[in-house]
Amino acid sequence: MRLNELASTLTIKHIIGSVDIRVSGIQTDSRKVTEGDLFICLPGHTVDGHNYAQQAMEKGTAALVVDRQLDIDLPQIIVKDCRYAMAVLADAFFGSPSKQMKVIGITGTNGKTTTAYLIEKIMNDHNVKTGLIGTIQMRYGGRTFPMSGTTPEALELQRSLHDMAASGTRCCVMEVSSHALEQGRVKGTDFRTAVFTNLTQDHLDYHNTMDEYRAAKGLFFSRMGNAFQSIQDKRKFVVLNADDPASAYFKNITSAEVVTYGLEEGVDVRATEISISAQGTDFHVDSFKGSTDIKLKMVGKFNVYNALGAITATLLEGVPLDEIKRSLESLSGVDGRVESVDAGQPFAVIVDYAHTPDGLENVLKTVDEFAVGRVLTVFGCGGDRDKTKRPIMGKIAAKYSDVVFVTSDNPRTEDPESILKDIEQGLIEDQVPQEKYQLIVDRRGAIQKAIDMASPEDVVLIAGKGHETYQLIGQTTHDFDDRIVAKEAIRGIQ
Ligand SMILES: CC(=O)N[C@H]1[C@@H](OP(=O)(O)OP(=O)(O)OC[C@H]2O[C@@H](n3ccc(=O)[nH]c3=O)[C@H](O)[C@@H]2O)O[C@H](CO)[C@@H](O)[C@@H]1O[C@H](C)C(=O)N[C@@H](C)C(=O)N[C@H](CCC(=O)O)C(=O)O
Ligand SMILES: Nc1ncnc2c1ncn2[C@@H]1O[C@H](COP(=O)(O)OP(=O)(O)OP(=O)(O)O)[C@@H](O)[C@H]1O
Ligand SMILES: N[C@H](CCC[C@H](N)C(=O)O)C(=O)O
Ligand SMILES: [Mg+2]
Repeated sequence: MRLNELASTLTIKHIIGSVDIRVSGIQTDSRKVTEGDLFICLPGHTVDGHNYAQQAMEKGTAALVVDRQLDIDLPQIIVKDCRYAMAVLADAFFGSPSKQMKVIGITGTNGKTTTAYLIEKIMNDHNVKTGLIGTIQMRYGGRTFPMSGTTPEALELQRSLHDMAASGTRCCVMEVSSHALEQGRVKGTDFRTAVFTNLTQDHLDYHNTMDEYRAAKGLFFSRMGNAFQSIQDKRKFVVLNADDPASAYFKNITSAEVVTYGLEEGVDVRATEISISAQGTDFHVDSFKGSTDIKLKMVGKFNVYNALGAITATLLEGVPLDEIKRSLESLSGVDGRVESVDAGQPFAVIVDYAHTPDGLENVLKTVDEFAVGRVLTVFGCGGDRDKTKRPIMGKIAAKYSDVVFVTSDNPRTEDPESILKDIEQGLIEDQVPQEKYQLIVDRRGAIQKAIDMASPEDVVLIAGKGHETYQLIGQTTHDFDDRIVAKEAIRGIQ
């Protein structure tokens, strides 16, 4: 693409040198630059991309996007905000792919991945080729790609949406994290629908306060507009969980059409008669497109909320309720979400991705409902992440479990032992007796201990890592999969 054509999409800019050249691609990481690329210098949280412009030039970059003139002999486009420019340029370079598909985004502290999987399943069953972008993977057209986070940077995102559209994908369901919203990763993406799951404590290392965290999530809804579009296909929807207090705030800051779901009266899509067993969750749903009974194979009241979010978003795409029911009932579950590990042992072992106070409380309440024997919980908290959630999660684990094994969950660059101590602080504050918990830094050792201690009819809950297949210690990524480690531990006692 010609750079002058690309640059014309930026309203305010100052150009140094000639941009009447061709650029073969766009990069924000100097290490990935190839001959003829446009290099956008992003001011990062740890380093400044402007410091890598020289390296990018050595690798053959054709021109730079910068927020100040650099002493480098290359054409430069000077903009006020490089991140904003990146979103605009990526959208233009890849041919506005989000406009060629229905993009359904999901934000919220918990339930994004699960809700995304449900929507993907319903839409694909309805014969609308649907792609998925989220924590576990990106997939479309029968292909899967690994993800390093939940929501890609604007550049990667537009590239992926372009590839999806080119492969015939007509709908994309994606998770939108609060980091992504705050960093403008989804700017330039034209969303059809924005779904909200819930807002509870997480990421306070990054957002500082719950108000700031809510404001970051709010960016998703405030950018949705166009409610009075006369063409049905171009309308925009905001789907809110009316049982979460943050929804009242989001409702006020959007100009898109608001559609609500929840368990209380007065919502557009409502679940009643919820019944939960170890085999699944049944409920009745009343919606603006009829009523039905649904039998989910997934357990937990929280999954009723995830199902309601998915039902609402897909009803808005015109999928009939009886088709939605069939799709939801045929899905056995999502990788690493309340996933049973069965190696022939006489007790239950469940691996779950709960890594926030609310997530942990929800999964433990569910486990408590169907556990006949004791509940033994293995969990930890991530390093270089919200420290304030650690003692809270300690308290929750002790409240709902008979025995707690506090262990490591991606300590990253922090001292693993001190993370365990932060969690223990909550146990001490709640005067949890010492015989009720153990601190075991080595996660494999903690899982083994819990399994050694389990008696028939007990439940061992291993929380926090779910689908993850690694343990991040320092800068090193070690192979680690709770499901495999649990099976090995079970075999060890057989
Ligand atoms: C806090 C945060 O979100 N950081 C993200 C951010 O990093 P950063 O601002 O520190 O970037 P940086 O390393 O300072 O680099 C600045 C610029 O210099 C460039 N650079 C750097 C080095 C070099 O040699 N050459 C070069 O060009 C980089 O490519 C970048 O463009 O931009 C990077 C590039 O896009 C991201 O990889 C990085 O995510 C880090 C890995 C991360 O851990 N993010 C997590 C917290 C996150 O975003 N998580 C959410 C999910 C949370 C949830 O679902 O609960 C997510 O959306 O994934
Ligand atoms: N609607 C919900 N409300 C509360 N907790 C939930 C809900 N859905 C799932 N959970 C719990 O949170 C965990 C993570 O669920 P899921 O992966 O769907 O959330 P997520 O929002 O995608 O998380 P992440 O921010 O890490 O991407 C689950 O394993 C479960 O314990
Ligand atoms: N997407 C979340 C997941 C956390 C999962 C937990 N296993 C951890 O590493 O803290 C994050 O990156 O904060
Ligand atoms: Mg997720």
